[in-house]
Amino acid sequence: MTPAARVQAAIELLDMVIDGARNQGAPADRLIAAYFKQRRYAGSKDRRAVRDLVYRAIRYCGPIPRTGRAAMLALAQADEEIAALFDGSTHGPPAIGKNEKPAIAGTAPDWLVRELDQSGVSGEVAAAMLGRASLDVRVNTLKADRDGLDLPEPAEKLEAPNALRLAAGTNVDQWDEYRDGKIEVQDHGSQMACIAANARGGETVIDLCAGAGGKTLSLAAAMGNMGELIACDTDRGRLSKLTPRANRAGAGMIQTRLLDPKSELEALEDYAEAADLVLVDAPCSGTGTWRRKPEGKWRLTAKTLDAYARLQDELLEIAAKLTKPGGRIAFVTCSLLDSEGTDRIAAFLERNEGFSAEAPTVPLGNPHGLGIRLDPLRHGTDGFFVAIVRRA
Ligand SMILES: C[S@@+](CC[C@H](N)C(=O)[O-])C[C@H]1O[C@@H](n2cnc3c(N)ncnc32)[C@H](O)[C@@H]1O
Repeated sequence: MTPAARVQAAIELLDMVIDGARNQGAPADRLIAAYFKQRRYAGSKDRRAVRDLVYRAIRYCGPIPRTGRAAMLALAQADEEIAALFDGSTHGPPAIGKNEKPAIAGTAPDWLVRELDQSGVSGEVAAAMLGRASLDVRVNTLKADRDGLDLPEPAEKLEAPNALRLAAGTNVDQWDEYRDGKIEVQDHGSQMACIAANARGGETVIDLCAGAGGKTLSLAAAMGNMGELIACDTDRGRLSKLTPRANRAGAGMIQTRLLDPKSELEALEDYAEAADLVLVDAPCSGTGTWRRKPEGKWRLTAKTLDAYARLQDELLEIAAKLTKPGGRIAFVTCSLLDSEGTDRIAAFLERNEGFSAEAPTVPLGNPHGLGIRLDPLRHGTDGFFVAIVRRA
């Protein structure tokens, strides 16, 4: 593909990404994969270049652009080399018209910028939400230790005791250490959230929103595979991915339980007021993960954000009923919005007098409201809010 043809391909893909964002269609990475599946003539360099252009344009534009061309024109305004590729060549984009309007640059749509601002996220901190994510792994202490591990590529030791950072794009899933369950891919911020939860061997722990088990595996390692660890989710597909991961990690203690939305407690009746720890890694807007999925800023609506807050309240209420006297709830969202963070804990404490917030003990993170917050700029992690509430 010529450089101009790559720009045109990126424009076509951006049209699909915009449509997907407006209509809750497929995410950008899936659209890009499908696009190239039908265009076998594109080589790996072409794919990489087009992908890079698409993500640069998504990161660059604040409000959702009218078209893919408008998004790319915005990028062209800031980059002469891209502007020069609007040359009208056979497979390239038509030349830029005099009255053509580029999309508007910025972090996110205006309403979301205001929400972030009200949550204390602006300027450099907000901009860093759209930076590039690192590749972090957690050394699985059930099978290895960080100091004794000899990985094929150099790795930086991070503050979390089992965390290592590798060059972005490293194919760790091809490594023996990964196949043998000695390392798991887990963002440093997610590892911090698990440290804050402070699961200990012999405890009864419920991971209420376990998904495919990223944090469950971390809890199992912290517990030394001793005690009870029940991983729950309402999504059968996600939860079914946990068992093979747990087998690889040697985390035999993990039990899984599929829940029905709205009758979660029925499936957990035998654990009423029995848990030392309930982890609520709640569904959220994912504003903290825009480094990985920048088009998330275009997919979110005020209505969806409100629905997440209601679901987070419901999940905290369920967790309260599972927590034993003296036990604790760890509430985690990968969001930097207070409406999915400290506000939810404040509302929970209003409804539940028998609980009080505790400062999470972690080597990284800034106190924020009733918990701590991690962000890409100050901590080099995905954005997270983490709070601990203890039952009297
Ligand atoms: C943030 S994700 C969990 C990520 C996971 N803990 C990890 O570390 O990889 C939130 C999960 O909550 C699940 N979920 C949504 N509604 C739920 C409900 N009512 N009860 C339990 N889980 C629910 C979703 O299916 C999703 O897997």
